[in-house]
Amino acid sequence: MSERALVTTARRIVVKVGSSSLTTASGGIDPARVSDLVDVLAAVRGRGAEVVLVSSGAIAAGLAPLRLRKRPRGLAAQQAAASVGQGLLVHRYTEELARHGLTAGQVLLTLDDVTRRSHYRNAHQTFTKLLELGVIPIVNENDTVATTEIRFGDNDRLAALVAHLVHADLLVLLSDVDGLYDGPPSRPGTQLVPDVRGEADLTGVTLGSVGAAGVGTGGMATKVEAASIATGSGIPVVLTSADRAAAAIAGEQVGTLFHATGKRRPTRLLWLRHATDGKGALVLDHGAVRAVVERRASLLAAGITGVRGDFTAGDPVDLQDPDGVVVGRGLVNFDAAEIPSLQGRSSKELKRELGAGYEREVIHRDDLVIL
Ligand SMILES: Nc1ncnc2c1ncn2[C@@H]1O[C@H](COP(=O)(O)OP(=O)(O)O)[C@@H](O)[C@H]1O
Ligand SMILES: N[C@@H](CCC(=O)OP(=O)(O)O)C(=O)O
Repeated sequence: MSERALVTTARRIVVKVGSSSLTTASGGIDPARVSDLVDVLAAVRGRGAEVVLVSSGAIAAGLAPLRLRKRPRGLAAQQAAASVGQGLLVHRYTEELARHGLTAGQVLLTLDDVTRRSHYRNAHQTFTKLLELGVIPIVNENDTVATTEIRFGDNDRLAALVAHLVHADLLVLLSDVDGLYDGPPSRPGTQLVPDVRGEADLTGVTLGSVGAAGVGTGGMATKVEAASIATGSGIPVVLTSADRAAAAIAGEQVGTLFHATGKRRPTRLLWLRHATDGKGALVLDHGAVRAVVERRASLLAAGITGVRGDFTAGDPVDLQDPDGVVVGRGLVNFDAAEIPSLQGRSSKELKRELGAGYEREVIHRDDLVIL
């Protein structure tokens, strides 16, 4: 079977579409583009595969109703635009999917939520149930409540993480450019890169910023990063333009195919590694660094020498070695304020003085990634 034909055998596909592929030249959501995209999603369903759509465009869709001519700079204005636009966007998808007898379900995620074990489980169950019911989940970041996400978050990375969360076997990234080029396509003479089999194929490729429409975020760099997250955990990625989505999904030689390079790893840890920043840090002594990094042990209070920042139990925190180098990230079981009274002390001592609840690890090894 040719490598492209693999695309046609995918049973669960995550499709991500960028704002730049959904907007008109004057800025609003283009109903014709939404309609064309939905035709492609319906075709995928028609061949018996499941599909999850990660759609950007909430901010772009909110511009016209708020009489804004371009994407506002201020966070509050972006959140307001997203609030107005998200409903309109999902309404468009709902109407278009109904033409094909299909049902849309809105899923708004914050990255922070999904790293917490209980929330992660909920998100996983929600997707599973929606797909079981034949619904097409339409995913976006919860821009109206997310703060840093709206500025730095990008749906390319979100799509890669969702692909992993739902155990997809293909991720399709749709943009306003028909694939990865060896430099920003506005530069004359740049060439399409048809296949990326690993890091080596990216040497000599210049990743520029957003396209001419100016409505996207992140440009090509976030797409290549997303592709690397997905391929590194066994999910191949096709990057092309929304116009060529049908051809790409039919296995035709369009766009760029990023080949799978790695194997599946636990999803929640993937989120922890790629989607969070430490809310604070724990400083470890040399023995604890060795235990955690080399022996993959849980972090106990005895090996902690300091605490930085303010966090609560369940938050992601960085683990620093005595020189301040970040060696890992994990979900902490205590609040920052509790750490000083625990650090440097053995679990037995803590149990005797403070009770059985304090015998637990500060970070369990199942909640820990080494960076
Ligand atoms: N090496 C490259 N190959 C292809 N496109 C590139 C490259 N470098 C920069 N770009 C730009 O990235 C843009 C797509 O990113 P972006 O505007 O964030 O889109 P989206 O809204 O789809 O996420 C393209 O329009 C293109 O101009
Ligand atoms: N969540 C935002 C879009 C964020 C984003 O990554 O945009 P894009 O680069 O167009 O995929 C919105 O819906 O407007």
